[in-house]
Order: sequence, then structure tokens, then C-alpha cells
Amino acid sequence: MVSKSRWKLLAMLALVLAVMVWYSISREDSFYFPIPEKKEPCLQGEAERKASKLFGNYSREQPIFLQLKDYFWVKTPSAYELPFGTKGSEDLLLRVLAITSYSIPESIQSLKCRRCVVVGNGHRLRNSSLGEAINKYDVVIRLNNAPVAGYEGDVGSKTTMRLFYPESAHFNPKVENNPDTLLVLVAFKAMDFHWIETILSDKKRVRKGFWKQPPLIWDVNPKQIRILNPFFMEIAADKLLSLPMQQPRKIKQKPTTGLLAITLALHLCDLVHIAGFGYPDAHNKKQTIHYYEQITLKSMAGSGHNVSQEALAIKRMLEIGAVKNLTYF
Ligand SMILES: CC(=O)N[C@H]1[C@H]([C@H](O)[C@H](O)CO)O[C@](OP(=O)(O)OC[C@H]2O[C@@H](n3ccc(N)nc3=O)[C@H](O)[C@@H]2O)(C(=O)O)C[C@@H]1O
Ligand SMILES: CO[C@@H]1[C@H](O)[C@@H](O)[C@H](O[C@H]2[C@H](O)[C@@H](NC(C)=O)[C@H](OCc3ccccc3)O[C@@H]2CO)O[C@@H]1CO
Repeated sequence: MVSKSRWKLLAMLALVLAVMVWYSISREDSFYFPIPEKKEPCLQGEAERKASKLFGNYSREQPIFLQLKDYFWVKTPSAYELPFGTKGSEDLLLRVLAITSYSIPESIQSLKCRRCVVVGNGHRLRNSSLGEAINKYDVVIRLNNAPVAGYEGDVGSKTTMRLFYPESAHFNPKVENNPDTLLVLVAFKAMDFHWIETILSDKKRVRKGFWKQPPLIWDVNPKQIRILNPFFMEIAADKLLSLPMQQPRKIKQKPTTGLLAITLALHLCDLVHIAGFGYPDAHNKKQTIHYYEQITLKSMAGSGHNVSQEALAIKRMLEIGAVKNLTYF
């Protein structure tokens, strides 16, 4: 016969177990009883296979970031000037790569299947509550000076990479990035290389030559800096937007940083999701375009972007399943 005290002990144990189960479920992180996280299935090479329909068979050998070691081995110099190539900016670039020349971190390189999300700066992210979902991707790519502080619920807080140029660099990079965020410089003109050189080697800053004043003091760890291979700009411009690579006009046509980031993600990742992409239609003069500030399409006059052409390119990517959209389009 089981004694009364044994029954009591069993009842106590059952109660403790029940509390543990309840606590685990209510915490959602399943500390006691791990439930496998329901992540999107990731198929190795899937993004590349789908993207080849858009890009054709372009070289997958191209490095994501420019590094001194690759640069010296380049047999044929770049055919295009910035932002589509490095022609004419070689000396400046070499000086930059002598200071900062790092590759993809092992934590990304070693992933068997890379799930990536590109977070555009569009207003569609406002009140989206996508923050938690965004933080779950292996690689979160953000753009320009888009903030996370105060918007975590909608846009998340993880930032694996942030693409930027001097005029779009956040003045307070430590607040809006993680300590290991890769700050990826997209160079549009030779002065952009010069700016990063002056920042990293603390040389005399130059104020002229920018269309908007970039930070003069920029508190970042040089190990976080990467220089994006202009090849991706060439691919986005040529294959997605059919832009001419040599443009004589003053306002040169170029892809937006977001379209560039999607192009890069299709090269780097196995699964590519996007969020926060899509502009209001051209007649909508009052709709604010960003999730973090009140500006309209008018602010983009003179930018050299063709947002309707880009929308078509993104729609095509969605149709063939190369990317999936977390917001509406
Ligand atoms: C005034 C101006 O030059 N605005 C440009 C701004 C500005 O320089 C930076 O925000 C820094 O202040 O940068 C751009 O882009 P921006 O920083 O606005 O947005 C980043 C990317 O998100 C996508 N986007 C944004 C808003 C929206 N409603 N729909 C979207 O799809 C786009 O793909 C966009 O690239 C840029 O770099 O491309 C493009 C904008 O033209
Ligand atoms: C991805 O492009 C970035 C951004 O989205 C564009 O709006 C911006 O366009 C600027 C353009 O690059 C500038 N051209 C040059 C040669 O610098 C243009 O310059 C006109 C100008 C010059 C001096 C003072 C004010 C304006 O300004 C455009 C913005 O209005 O380019 C970004 C990448 O740099």
C-alpha cells in the first residue's frame, strides 16, 4: 500500500511539473521543454536558383566585400567608374583597404542555410509588430540611418549588416546598431572612400563634395567596417533596371540602396525575405514614406531613382518566388 505521505509527495511533484509546463508555455521560450522553433524551411542554394532567372548566369565568384588580397590579384581593372565599378578610384580604395579589409564573419560564413531579411525604410513597417519575427532571421540587413531605438516592436533590434554611404550614416551609430553589426559602405563617388579614410585614420576631414553633411566624428570600431563590392550595384542597375553603365548626365540614374541590398541578399543568402518596401503612388503627395519620419515622395526629387521601375523589379522577384514579402506590396 502506498502511504499517505507518498501520495502527498507525488501530488506535490505533479503540481511542480504542472507549474513548470505552464511557466514554460507562458514564457514562449520553452526553457524547460524545448519546442523546436518554427522557422521557415531553408533550402540550400534556393535563392540563387530562383535569382538566376533574373540575373542570368553571372559569376558567383565575386566577393561580397572588397579586400586588399583580392584587389591585388585582379587581372583586369574595373570597367566602370563608381558606383558601378572602381575605375579611377583605385588609389583611394587601396588606402582604405590598407586600413580596413575584412571578410564575412565566421558566424555567417559557417551557416549551412542562411535565412536573411532585408528591412526597407518604408512606412509600411509602422505598427506592423514584425520586430520579433525580424529578429529571428540569421541575417538582418538594414539601410542608411533607419533607427531601431524606439521602433523595436515594428522593426526588431538585430542588425547583422547596415548598408550606408557618408550622407546616410547615422550620427549615433552605437545606439542604432549592435556591437558586431557590419557597417557596409556603399561608395557612390570617390569622396565616399576619402570620407571613410579620414574617419578611420583620423585625418583632416573634408567638408566639400557631399550632397549632405556626413558625420565628422563617427564612433565605430574599424573592425565593423566593410566596403561593398560595386559589382552588386552593377548587377542591380544592369540586370534589374536595365540602366546604362555610363551616364553623361548630371543626375545619374542608380538603384536605391534597398534594391541593392536585395541583390546582395540574393547572392549571400539561401532564403530572402523583405519588409518595408514600397512607395506611395506618384500622385500621393501627402503620404509619408518612412516609418520613422514625416517626409514625402517630394524629398526624393533629384535622387536619380526610378521607383516605379524598381517596383516592377520587386514584383517580378515576388512572382518567381525569389523573395517573400513580410509587409504588403
Ligand atoms: C532625400 C534623399 O536623398 N533620400 C534618399 C534616402 C536618404 O539619402 C537616406 O535616407 C539618408 O537620409 O536614401 C534612399 O533610401 P531610404 O533611406 O529612404 O530608404 C531605404 C530603402 O528602403 C526602400 N524604401 C524606402 C521607403 C519606402 N517607402 N519604400 C521603400 O521601398 C528603398 O529601397 C530604399 O532604398 C536610398 O539610399 O536608397 C533613397 C532616397 O531617395
Ligand atoms: C542611393 O543614392 C543615394 C540617395 O538615395 C540619392 O538621393 C542621392 O542622390 C544625390 C546624388 O548622389 C548627388 N549627386 C552627386 C554627384 O553627388 C546629388 O547632388 C546634387 C547636389 C550637389 C550638391 C549639393 C546638393 C545637391 O544629390 C542627390 C540627392 O539630392 O545619392 C545617394 C548616394 O550618394
